[in-house]
Amino acid sequence: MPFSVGACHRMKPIHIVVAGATGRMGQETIKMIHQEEHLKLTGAVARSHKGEDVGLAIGLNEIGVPLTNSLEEALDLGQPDVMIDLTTPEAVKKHMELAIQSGVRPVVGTSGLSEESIQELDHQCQERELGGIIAPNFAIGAVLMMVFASKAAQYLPDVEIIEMHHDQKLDAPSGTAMKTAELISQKRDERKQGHIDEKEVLEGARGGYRDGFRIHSVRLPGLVAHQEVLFGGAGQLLTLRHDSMNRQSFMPGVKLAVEKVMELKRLVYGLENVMDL
Ligand SMILES: NC(=O)C1=CN([C@@H]2O[C@H](COP(=O)(O)OP(=O)(O)OC[C@H]3O[C@@H](n4cnc5c(N)ncnc54)[C@H](OP(=O)(O)O)[C@@H]3O)[C@@H](O)[C@H]2O)C=CC1
Ligand SMILES: O=C(O)C1=N[C@H](C(=O)O)C[C@H](O)C1
Repeated sequence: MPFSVGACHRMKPIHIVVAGATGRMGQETIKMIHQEEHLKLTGAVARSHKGEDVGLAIGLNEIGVPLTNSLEEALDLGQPDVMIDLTTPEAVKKHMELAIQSGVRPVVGTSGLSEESIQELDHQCQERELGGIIAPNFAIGAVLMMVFASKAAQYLPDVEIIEMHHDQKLDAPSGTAMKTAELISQKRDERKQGHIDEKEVLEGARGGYRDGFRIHSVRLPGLVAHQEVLFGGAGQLLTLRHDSMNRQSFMPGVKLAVEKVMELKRLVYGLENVMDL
């Protein structure tokens, strides 16, 4: 079982529709679903492509699943248990609302949802006692980095985050950096970092400000997804770093989320909430 995290046992089939099927993450996810006996793809959604060639490339034609540009159509056709969303910050909220209204559990990797939207969507899930997971990062190592960062912040409260991604990424800072910041902020009070008279000679040089610390975003071809969380203390520096070298790195977390969401009755933000940590 290539994508297992922890013990594996016979499970009931879970039927899944993937939104963002033709994207970098969508294609990798469909590959993972094809490899897992208990996961069944019932629908695949993209924005523009409806062609035979794309369907062929991601193995849809072989299993008779159409590639559609309407999530509603895919939800009606396939009767899925779970909708995995790997699209864009613009599309994700509407997709989640459509899924929730149809009683389909959202598992979301798409970044860029506001805290307010997450609260609204949780309310919608709770009203229907429906599970949902938003995972800012599906890579298990990245989840550990975030949890370790929240622990470190209790003892080393001076911190900065540097996140580095491929240059096709739409949002900055990354969802992972925002979630890391949220976890850190829960463990330390807002405090002034750096020199009291510090001035930016070049606008943006000190990065984005959140709860008293800075987040820096790097975008370059060649990168996939990387983050460093730096904690400084007198005479010492702690660096927590995670690197995703490829998108396979996210798949054990996607599989875990799809399995765990079946047991939930509300929307959970962060994979750490369904892991035994
Ligand atoms: N949580 C995690 O661990 C990870 C999260 N991500 C996040 O996942 C998202 C996708 O990333 P990535 O795969 O690199 O992006 P891509 O640009 O490669 O893929 C985006 C996909 O979304 C589709 N899409 C865009 N708009 C719509 C729409 N309105 N309706 C239906 N489908 C739509 C695109 O279709 P078309 O090609 O037709 O435009 C494409 O299939 C991003 O938000 C990224 O930040 C990425 C990696 C890991
Ligand atoms: O766009 C990406 O690629 C990624 N997006 C997520 C984020 O915004 O944190 C997760 C991962 O970093 C890859």
